[in-house]
Amino acid sequence: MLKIISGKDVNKLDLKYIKAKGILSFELMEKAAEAFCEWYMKQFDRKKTIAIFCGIGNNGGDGLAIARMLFRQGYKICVFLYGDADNASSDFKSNLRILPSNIVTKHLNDFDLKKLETDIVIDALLGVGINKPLEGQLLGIVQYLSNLKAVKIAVDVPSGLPSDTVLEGEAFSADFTVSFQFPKLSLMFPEHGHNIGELVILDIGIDQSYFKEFESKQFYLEPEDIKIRHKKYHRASHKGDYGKVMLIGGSLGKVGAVYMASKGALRTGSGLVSAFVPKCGLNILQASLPEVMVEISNNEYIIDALPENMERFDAIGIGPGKGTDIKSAEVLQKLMSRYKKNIVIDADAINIIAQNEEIKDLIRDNMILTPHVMEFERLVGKCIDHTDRLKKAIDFCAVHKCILILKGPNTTICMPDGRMYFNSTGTKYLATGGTGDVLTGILTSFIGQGYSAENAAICGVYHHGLAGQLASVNKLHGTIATDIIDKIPETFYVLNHSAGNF
Ligand SMILES: NC(=O)C1=CN([C@@H]2O[C@H](COP(=O)(O)OP(=O)(O)OC[C@H]3O[C@@H](n4cnc5c(N)ncnc54)[C@H](O)[C@@H]3O)[C@@H](O)[C@H]2O)[C@@H](O)CC1
Ligand SMILES: Nc1ncnc2c1ncn2[C@@H]1O[C@H](COP(=O)(O)OP(=O)(O)O)[C@@H](O)[C@H]1O
Ligand SMILES: [K+]
Repeated sequence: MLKIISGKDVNKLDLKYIKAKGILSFELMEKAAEAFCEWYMKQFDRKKTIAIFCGIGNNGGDGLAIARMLFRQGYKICVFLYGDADNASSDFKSNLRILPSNIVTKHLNDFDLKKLETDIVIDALLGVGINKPLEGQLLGIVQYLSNLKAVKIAVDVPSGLPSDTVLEGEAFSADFTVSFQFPKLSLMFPEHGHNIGELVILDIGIDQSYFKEFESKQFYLEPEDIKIRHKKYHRASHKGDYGKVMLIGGSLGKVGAVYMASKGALRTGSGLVSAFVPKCGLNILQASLPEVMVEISNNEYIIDALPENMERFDAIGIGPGKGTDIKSAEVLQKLMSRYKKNIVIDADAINIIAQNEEIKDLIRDNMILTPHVMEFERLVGKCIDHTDRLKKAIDFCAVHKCILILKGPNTTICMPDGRMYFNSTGTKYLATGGTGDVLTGILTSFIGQGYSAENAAICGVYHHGLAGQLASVNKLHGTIATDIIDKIPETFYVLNHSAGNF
């Protein structure tokens, strides 16, 4: 996994690395530019015209190096400079000196942006060195470029975006943000979704040993983190080895939620999956999902009791489609106080907890809560922004000793000791009803298979996001939750047969 360190430490990290390797900072910049160009050349053909906007810091230095390299590969480049080159960073100056003279280079003071025609904009105006919100001419440039009809790519961070905090004012709006070595924290914030576009993280060779001295409990998941957590099964494994789990939920008109959670558990590899639903769910589930064993509550429409002998199950997931009526709340309370193994708590079960302090006090270290942002704010109160939300998530886990999965782009797994894992898989196409129910099924399944709650959370969130990516390749906005379930098995295949991030 990649440690996420603060923007102010990036410079120290670079220095440490170049000193240890005996190379120049210029050479590290070359590596960053090479990595960018390698990615760029896989995405775009040579016919497209490229305008590269460079500030006078090292982000601008990256931009100049990218311009040189792409130009040499036959791409059509025009460079636009902003700022006084006399005050530029030394690596910027070195790159400017060796910029091929036949690249058209203009200064933004002498150029009317309205005349700009380009297919691609590469933003290398400002990187993590930003020290105040954008203003004046630079703000105008960024605003103009953000609204341009072109493919927009930000180098390291969209210019104007602070690396660790929520944006004040405005920043560049990119279609792609290509960041080096690790994602800066602010790239994980939902507030910045329209600034970041698709996020790409490129390895520039600074391995994790160089990150050791930098304090951070925040990490970005990589495929290897999942693979090493996968349990191995042998040829004589039997269904008991793959766990016996139960999904509790459903109410009149919302039995589908339990269907999706149960099928999600089956597709993740559970040996035996049971569902506990109100009577109205019996026929629906039996007919639509014969692999699932169905037990029912006495009430026709809501869950008003718990299954007998709950300790039969290795893990229980509760919440999808459950409803928040008083009977249902009592059932949740009983489950949380009596069941000693792991419980995954989602959806309406979270909403019940949010309304009832007594039930909230029952949250313990065997529980995983999976709120989306709105559910989370019902639990802890309104948050000012994502920085505040993450802080409150950590406080919540510290108090209750539970794991909290804050869902959204880069879903964040928060641990009681303050560690946070940001997911690297997922897609905006997951934003459709029922996908959270699928996640509940996946998490419950992993725990049932003997994964620790922490490993289940890490693997579950990652596989779920990857299934979303695979399911949406051709379906895009038409992707639905059941498509994602069908892709879960493929996530194991893809993960085991490829290297690098997805
Ligand atoms: N390990 C890494 O992540 C690497 C990062 N590199 C690049 O180096 C960049 C950081 O370089 P720098 O530290 O030079 O930072 P920047 O390139 O962001 O430039 C900072 C400069 O901009 C000025 N400035 C800051 N805020 C401003 C504002 N609001 N309006 C106008 N001017 C402003 C500052 O006075 C300073 O001169 C990274 O973002 C990345 O692009 C690569 O070159 C090498 C490896
Ligand atoms: N823009 C997005 N990018 C990535 N993942 C997303 C996005 N929007 C939603 N998701 C994911 O989709 C799932 C939605 O869960 P949830 O809101 O509980 O849906 P539901 O209640 O309909 O099942 C979560 O796993 C979340 O992380
Ligand atoms: K930038």
